[in-house]
Amino acid sequence: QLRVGFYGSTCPNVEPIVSAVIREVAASNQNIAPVLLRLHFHDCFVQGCDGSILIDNGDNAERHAFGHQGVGGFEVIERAKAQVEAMCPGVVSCADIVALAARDAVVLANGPSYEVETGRRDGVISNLSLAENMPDISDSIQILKAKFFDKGLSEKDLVVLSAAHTIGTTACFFMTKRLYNFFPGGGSDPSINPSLLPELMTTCPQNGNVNVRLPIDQGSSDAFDNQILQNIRNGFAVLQSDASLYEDVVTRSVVDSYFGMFSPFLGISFEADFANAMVKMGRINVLTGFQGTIRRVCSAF
Ligand code: HEM
Ligand SMILES: [Ca+2]
Ligand SMILES: [Ca+2]
Repeated sequence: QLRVGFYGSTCPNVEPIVSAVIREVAASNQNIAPVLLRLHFHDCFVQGCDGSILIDNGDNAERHAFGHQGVGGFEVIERAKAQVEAMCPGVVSCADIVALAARDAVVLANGPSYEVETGRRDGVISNLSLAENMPDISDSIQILKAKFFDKGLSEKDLVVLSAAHTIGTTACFFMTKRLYNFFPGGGSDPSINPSLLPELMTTCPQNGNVNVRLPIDQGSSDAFDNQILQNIRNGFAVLQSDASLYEDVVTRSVVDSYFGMFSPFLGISFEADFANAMVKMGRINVLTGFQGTIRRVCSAF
């Protein structure tokens, strides 16, 4: 079973070691926090939180799947793993390092800290086709809900975890359909606020460079805050999947719950809910006990 402090006696310094590596990398790479947070999500949603996305064994490796487009941070995990191995060889799983790194990333962006359960084991399968069911930006809200339900996550988890988009950037690659080809005949998504649309079109012109990046949380992409939820309410969502959270009565009411007149008095806090949802996501289909293995190098079985 997963538990906080699983390595308490076998590798007591694992958490400070991982945190130190993340901080060191962050000193020269400002984008690393969102990248590491996203990596944990993409690991957990395919074959569970088992480090499957880290395997790099050829063209058919899971990490090359279309649904993992833009995912990174592999070198950072490998670097942390090498330092952990030097201290406690063969003890700590790569899957746990990914989970710890995601928490450290949230903290770096001034988000909530939370205790990470550990004890995950590393998976022994990596296959491109297994990532076919990753949530996609053009999925309808019904499909997004179904994909989260399938992992034991609720509508509230869908909203709160999507709000991880409070930090980070997207490539124009993910914007072109929403901006220029939303309808069969072309055109842009009418749910985009008219005062945001020109700016998005300028950054991501039609037939322009799809690798150009733009902030996902307009005006607050470096800070871990609830601005992303405010933006979703106001038609300032950048990603189509975020915008669609406001189309469904249930997910819309979750978004709105953070802005109700009495929300502060009811103790409704996005930060606290996010921390809880991350713990929940970190439990998806985990391997424990004698299942799976502990890899020596995260990219290889
Ligand atoms: C609901 C389904 C989701 C969809 C369709 C989705 C889609 C995307 C897309 C298309 C990007 C831009 C990637 C790029 O261009 O590099 C992105 C970025 C990001 N996503 Fe999600 N996402 C979803 C849920 C989540 C969840 C649950 C988390 C974490 C808990 C997350 C964390 C992030 C972060 C932090 C970034 C910024 C990455 C960076 O700056 O490099 N996303 N997401
Ligand atoms: Ca996985
Ligand atoms: Ca933000």
